[in-house]
Amino acid sequence: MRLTDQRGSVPCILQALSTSVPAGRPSFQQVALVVTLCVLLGVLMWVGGGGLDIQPSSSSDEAQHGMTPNASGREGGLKPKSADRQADAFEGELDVVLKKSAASRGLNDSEIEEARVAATDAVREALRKPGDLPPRSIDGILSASCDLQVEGLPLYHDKGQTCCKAAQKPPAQQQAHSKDNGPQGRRGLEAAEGEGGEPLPGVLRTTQRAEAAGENEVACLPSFIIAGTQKSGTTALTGILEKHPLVMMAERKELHFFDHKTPNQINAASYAFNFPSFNASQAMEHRAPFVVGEATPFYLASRKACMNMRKLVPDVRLLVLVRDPVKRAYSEHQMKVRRVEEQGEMLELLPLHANKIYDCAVKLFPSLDGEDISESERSLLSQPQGLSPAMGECTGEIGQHGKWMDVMIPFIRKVRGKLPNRVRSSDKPVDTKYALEVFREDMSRCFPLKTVVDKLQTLYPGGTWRRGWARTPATNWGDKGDAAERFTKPLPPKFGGAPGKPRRVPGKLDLRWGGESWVAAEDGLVGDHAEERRRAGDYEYGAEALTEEEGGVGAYLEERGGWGSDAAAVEHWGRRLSPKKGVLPDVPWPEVWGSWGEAGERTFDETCYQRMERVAAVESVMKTEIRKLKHCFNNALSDLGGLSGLDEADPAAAAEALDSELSKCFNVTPGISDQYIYRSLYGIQAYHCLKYIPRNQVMFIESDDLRDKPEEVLPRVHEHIGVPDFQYPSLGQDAIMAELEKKYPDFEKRTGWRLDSAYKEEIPEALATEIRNFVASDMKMFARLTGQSFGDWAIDDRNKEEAMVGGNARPDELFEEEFVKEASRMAEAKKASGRGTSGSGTRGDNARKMAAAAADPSPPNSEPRSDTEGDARAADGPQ
Ligand SMILES: Nc1ncnc2c1ncn2[C@@H]1O[C@H](COP(=O)(O)OS(=O)(=O)O)[C@@H](OP(=O)(O)O)[C@H]1O
Repeated sequence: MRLTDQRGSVPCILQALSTSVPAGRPSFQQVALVVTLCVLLGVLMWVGGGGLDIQPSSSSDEAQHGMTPNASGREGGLKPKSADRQADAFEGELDVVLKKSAASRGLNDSEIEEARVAATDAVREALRKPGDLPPRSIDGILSASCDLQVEGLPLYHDKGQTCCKAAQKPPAQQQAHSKDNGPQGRRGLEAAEGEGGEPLPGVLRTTQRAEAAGENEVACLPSFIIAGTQKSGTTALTGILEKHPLVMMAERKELHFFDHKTPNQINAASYAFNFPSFNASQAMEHRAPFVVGEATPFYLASRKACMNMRKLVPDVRLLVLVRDPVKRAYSEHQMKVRRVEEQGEMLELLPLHANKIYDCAVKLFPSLDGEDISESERSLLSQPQGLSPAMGECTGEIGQHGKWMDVMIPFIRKVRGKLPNRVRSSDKPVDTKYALEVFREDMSRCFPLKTVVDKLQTLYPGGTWRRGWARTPATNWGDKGDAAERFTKPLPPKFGGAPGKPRRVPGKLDLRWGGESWVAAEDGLVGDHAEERRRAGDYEYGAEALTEEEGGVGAYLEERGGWGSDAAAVEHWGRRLSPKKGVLPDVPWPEVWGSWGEAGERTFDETCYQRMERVAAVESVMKTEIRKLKHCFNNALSDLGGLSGLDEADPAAAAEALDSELSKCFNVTPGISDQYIYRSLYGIQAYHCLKYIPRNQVMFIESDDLRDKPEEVLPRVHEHIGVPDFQYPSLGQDAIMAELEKKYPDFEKRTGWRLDSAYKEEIPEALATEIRNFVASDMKMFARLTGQSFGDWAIDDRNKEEAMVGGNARPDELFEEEFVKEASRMAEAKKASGRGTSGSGTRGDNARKMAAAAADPSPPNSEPRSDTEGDARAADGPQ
């Protein structure tokens, strides 16, 4: 459905209402009342007042985002009532609202009266002068109301984005409303009282649930992100924070939203779609008393994520966990080993469930079996990604397997990819028939009926039986009335047919689109049956089985459960027409056919499986990567004395040199992409990210600290993300796992991930040493950049004392100081020489860039420089 506002008057009301708040900072109650009224006004005007234009939308995508402005202001929907009638209706409702609010908020009579008069006047005024505000959508209205910048109102508009100001803390009893965390949650809520929090960006969206209830929902964008690093306890921290009563994590772990998009693909609406949404009126009333977060550990390693974040959520707080780099790298390799094992399990299960999967497809798409195309089919095909959960649910056990997506992705891609624009375009009706055909075609190919080939293979293991296909053009069947008739004839008794018992009649679609037949041919058996039929125009044949040289028709079977129209004839012809290369063995056809059975048994074609992953041996893959990176970095650091000169080099210059060289010689990719060593180079990654996100917005946490002393780490985390401290009832691994299972039930299955893994074997000592040596300089750089020490693997002697003593007290300032010092050093050098430092990629040049970056905090608005960054592929699932 598409929601459009025909009046655009709500913002005016908001403005007027805001003036009813007494001068000075309004109390929460007053603000809440105003907010409530605004919301109700909005609802009344949109729905009751007839300002709401509800139009069917052709795209459920729009419906999900719920924000497509109806720029044309299309006709249709309800006509607005007269302004006075609307205002009268509103006044009546307003009284009811006021009475309710007065009781719950403890407002005095004069406050109520003041609000009532202001609101009523505002409504009358607004309705008399139909708004000249541009918006014609909920989103637009919200934006416009945001523009008013009304203090105390929960909506505001900032930097061109539609936002909801969500983190101010309401009284405890209201918070309990918005997040039911049970007794623990409520205890924590009490801790929330106090000063208001930071505003959060957010957007309105309309969900199906909200739509059904005739409401809107608000989803806030995250104010914090667990951005790294992989295998460092990011999921544990997610599970812990999810327990915090004022924290709400994204609906999925690892959104990968920022890591592969170009900046102009980044928009609030699609990001917001990943976060829990809540009733808009409640949200505004209760001021969304929580902060929202997500966790995508790849972000830090990505070359795009921080830049993209800066564009969309520039104030976001990052939490970055880091772990001993050797352990981290090995942990990731071990995860891949498990993943590949799980893939094997899935491939074993697939043939066993093939029937069920195909049946589910037919159940979800009854028109595959000749029924009329239903609404739900239309909707599934216009949103092909909905296929996976729908099919998964239907298929039961196998649909819950972690690798299920890998089965569905080829179908989804095919359906999406094959649909021409006219099908996908949102304002044209979906060509469901065509989409269905695409889907069906793929299902038939990937879940074919077991043909007689399998049986023949068992009966005659000596011969090579092949599977081929024969397709009957629809027109032929349609034109030849006798063909359809033949289908309905009883099978000959020798094939199990009883006189008078009609054969199974294939679905209408078979006739319309042509039936597919599986052809069993024995190698070396030439039959010109194929040729004969081809000449007659009845069939097209799959080349595999039916080339002139080798293809002979032994038998064929109708694909959708009916017998071939003339199986007996084929058998006969197979014998008769194969004299050149021998004769068919004496096949007991009834047994062969019978093995297939009336319902048909399907199998699974492995080529239809997405991403058959392989895992390379740990030593070879990691050593190769080290060699590659060494080569890359030695180039970068040639001016600084090569990789070994890194320790002594100026940190800013070295970091910049590495960063820019990496863009040229190493293609960072998401997924488990055999980049174990790079992802353990925290210095380089941190440097890149800190170009876009200020140091004081990033908190680096050592993984072991989170595990060993959470009571020290978590208060700092809470402070960093802006929630009150909270005593978790338990921080044991079991409690964390229980929370994760609740929130992300299939995370463990899906990724090969474990909260704590038991490795089959440890990393070879020599390899561990080689990695440790290779990353040592980067680790020092990391310590210097962050002003922190991390275990014994990232300490820089030059700031060790400070780091040990001062800890992470003001690392942002330390960091900035370095930049400022460098900037002034450069400025002086320039003055002294009367010209800038020349040469490209020199230490001085790089330092200058670095200093300039420090001096100019404006977000870079261009794409990364190197092409190597451009092809990071979209992640298809959590990785
Ligand atoms: N409480 C706590 N604190 C700190 N670290 C912990 C905690 N619990 C688990 N772990 C470690 O987390 C490792 C998995 O990391 P991630 O969840 O970040 O992995 S992933 O990137 O999401 O795949 C996992 O690594 P492996 O055991 O090597 O698999 C654990 O060592």
